[in-house]
Amino acid sequence: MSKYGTLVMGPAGAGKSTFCSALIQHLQNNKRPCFYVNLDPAAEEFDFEPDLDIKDLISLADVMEEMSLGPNGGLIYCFEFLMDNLDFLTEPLDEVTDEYLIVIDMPGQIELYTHVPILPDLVKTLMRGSLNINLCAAYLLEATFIVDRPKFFSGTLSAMSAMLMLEMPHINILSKMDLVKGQVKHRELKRFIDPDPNLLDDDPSRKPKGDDEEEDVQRGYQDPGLTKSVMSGASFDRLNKAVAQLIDDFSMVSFLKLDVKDEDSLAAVLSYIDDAIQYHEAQEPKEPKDDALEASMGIDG
Ligand SMILES: Nc1nc2c(ncn2[C@@H]2O[C@H](COP(=O)(O)OP(=O)(O)OP(=O)(O)O)[C@@H](O)[C@H]2O)c(=O)[nH]1
Ligand SMILES: [Mg+2]
Repeated sequence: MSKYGTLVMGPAGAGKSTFCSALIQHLQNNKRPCFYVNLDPAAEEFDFEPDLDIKDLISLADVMEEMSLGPNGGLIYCFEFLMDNLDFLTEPLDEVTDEYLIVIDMPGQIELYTHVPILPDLVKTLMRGSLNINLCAAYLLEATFIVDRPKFFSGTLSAMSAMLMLEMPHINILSKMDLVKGQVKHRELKRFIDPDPNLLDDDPSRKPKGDDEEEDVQRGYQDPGLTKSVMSGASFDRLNKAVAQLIDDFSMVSFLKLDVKDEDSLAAVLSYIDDAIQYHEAQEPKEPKDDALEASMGIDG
């Protein structure tokens, strides 16, 4: 029997936990069962009580205190501890049946997605072996990043990096769309949904620049007093452009828009997740006559 789930990832504060809550509520509204797993050892408050909470195994606060580690080192320690005690995760998940959607809320430390091999190992444990979960990554980036275009491309690069590292079905989501509603024109927004590298050339927030390095120095794009160019100016622009071009060359990243307060938006994101994990293929259609038979026998559906 297969199992089905989504791993909700993304940078700190991207709206992962809020999305998990909204998704769980949406699933409940649609009478779909859900198994909620919190893997953020620092998470304190929940709208829905997790069915499985890493804090029952290890908490970041305890690790920081007892091991004298900072928040990032502490988080890595927590995940290494989880990997050494995988039964904590695998035993309860083993009981979950195929009609459930397993929703896994992840912490926001970007190191976890880019620097250390823990997450690929965790994903392998969940997707392969006896658990055999059909899992889809939902990578959130908050929509307000589109106001700062270099920041948007840097966030997009982190999404692509997670995508390449994890080698699993992956959807990217622009969260907190309510915060940019009315501020960005539809046509302009489309250039972020399918990231367009030319966005950097026509960035209204950046000063016009020359092709000529000397001219750039005169205009203050480069600081002649520094051997390395500063984090603004022509070199910085070229770097951003190269990153944007790289993203475009891979043609792998596009975004779904998410407004957690809008049921249609949630339904659309969920349908992409369901497609990616082929959830509906596994659900046996219930014959109407089965319902009638159960009702006549007094069995509660
Ligand atoms: N306006 C708006 N605010 C949101 C939305 N989603 C989340 N927020 C706010 O953004 C902040 C962070 O949201 P969380 O859901 O905790 O984000 P997270 O990604 O789980 O954060 P970490 O777990 O700390 O990495 C909170 O103050 C939320 O209320 C949204 O869709 N719209
Ligand atoms: Mg969170």
